[in-house]
Amino acid sequence: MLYLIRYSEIFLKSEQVRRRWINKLIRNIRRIVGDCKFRLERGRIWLITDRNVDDKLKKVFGIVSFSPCEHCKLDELEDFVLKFCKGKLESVRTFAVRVKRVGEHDFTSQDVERRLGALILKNFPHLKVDLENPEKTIYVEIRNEDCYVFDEIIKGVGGIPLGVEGKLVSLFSGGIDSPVATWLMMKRGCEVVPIYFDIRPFTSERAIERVEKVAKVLKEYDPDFDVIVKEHGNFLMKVKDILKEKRLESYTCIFCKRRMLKVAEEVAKDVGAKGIVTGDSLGQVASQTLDNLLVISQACSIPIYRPLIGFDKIEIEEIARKIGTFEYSTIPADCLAVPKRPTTKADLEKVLKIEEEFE
Ligand SMILES: Nc1ncnc2c1ncn2[C@@H]1O[C@H](COP(=O)(O)OP(=O)(O)OP(=O)(O)O)[C@@H](O)[C@H]1O
Repeated sequence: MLYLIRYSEIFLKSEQVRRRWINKLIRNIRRIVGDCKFRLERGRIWLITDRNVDDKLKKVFGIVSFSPCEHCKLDELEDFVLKFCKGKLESVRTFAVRVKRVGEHDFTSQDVERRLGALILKNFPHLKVDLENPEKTIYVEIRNEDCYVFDEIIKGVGGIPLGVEGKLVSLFSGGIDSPVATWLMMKRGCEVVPIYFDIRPFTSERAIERVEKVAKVLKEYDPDFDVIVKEHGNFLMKVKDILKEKRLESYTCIFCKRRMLKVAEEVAKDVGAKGIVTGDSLGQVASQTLDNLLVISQACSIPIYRPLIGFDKIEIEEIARKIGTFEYSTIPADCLAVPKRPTTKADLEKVLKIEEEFE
């Protein structure tokens, strides 16, 4: 099969950056699609494969849209288009022909549209032309002496090629939010290393099942998406004891999140990542207030990226459904360490003092 692949944003870049991004995009397509061949032309990538890879191409960041297409030479275009239309136009009532052209020719794109339109009308007399809202559009791209014919423009995931912006780590719980946050940063060109903090016995075995299933979905977008698991239950157990003694149980989530960030910063150093992604959304749960986020954020010295900070829950769920994580993210896996009344106004000085003792 032959695919015409369209990408965006890349053409806004300088020649050097463009070359790097296209190379990355091609490498990423190969990693996801498997064995295939490429041909490059300005603004276009042609992919040649022996099978249908529609579902795989929908998982490649940087692809805006793609079309399975068929190739012919310019001098055989008319016969070829008629053959192409067989089986496609019988059940519709209106159609249009859209032609794009690159190269030196003694005709315009509109000339070809009119000629092919008339030919189709002659061969399918039940049809009417509708340029505004056709039931079927036949597309032709003429590139010098080569023509590409297709009738589908399939939407890609968009974004920019994974990896062109470097690496991040993410606090990846497997819940609804952090996988969406992680996916959004992947979409903007970041390779993301997910870290899951295993909080057993404060959660069930299902939490592990949940994170594994959700990670498997994101692995379809990046075959190297492998979760690093960090033991966190012992820390939580100790911190809960200390906080109970000090009657500061309401601070549990603050200490928990600060510790996660500190560990994530160490992992980031090890893997060469330049920041940490989290799924925080302002005001969503009691711990996600501006006061708390201020105190939590000061646990590490590298940037924290919170792409969902201004999103509503409904908007986040919509993305989770679209990318395929929602079904698994909703596997119940509550954290039993969360206090009855978590603080909404954490005090940094208090936190630092207790952390010092704790160390
Ligand atoms: N067990 C965990 N492992 C890794 N990261 C975690 C874990 N628990 C929480 N986080 C990180 O902390 C953020 C805030 O967590 P919190 O539990 O307050 O919110 P949440 O709405 O339940 O988030 P999520 O839906 O991502 O689980 C999460 O989005 C995630 O980035």
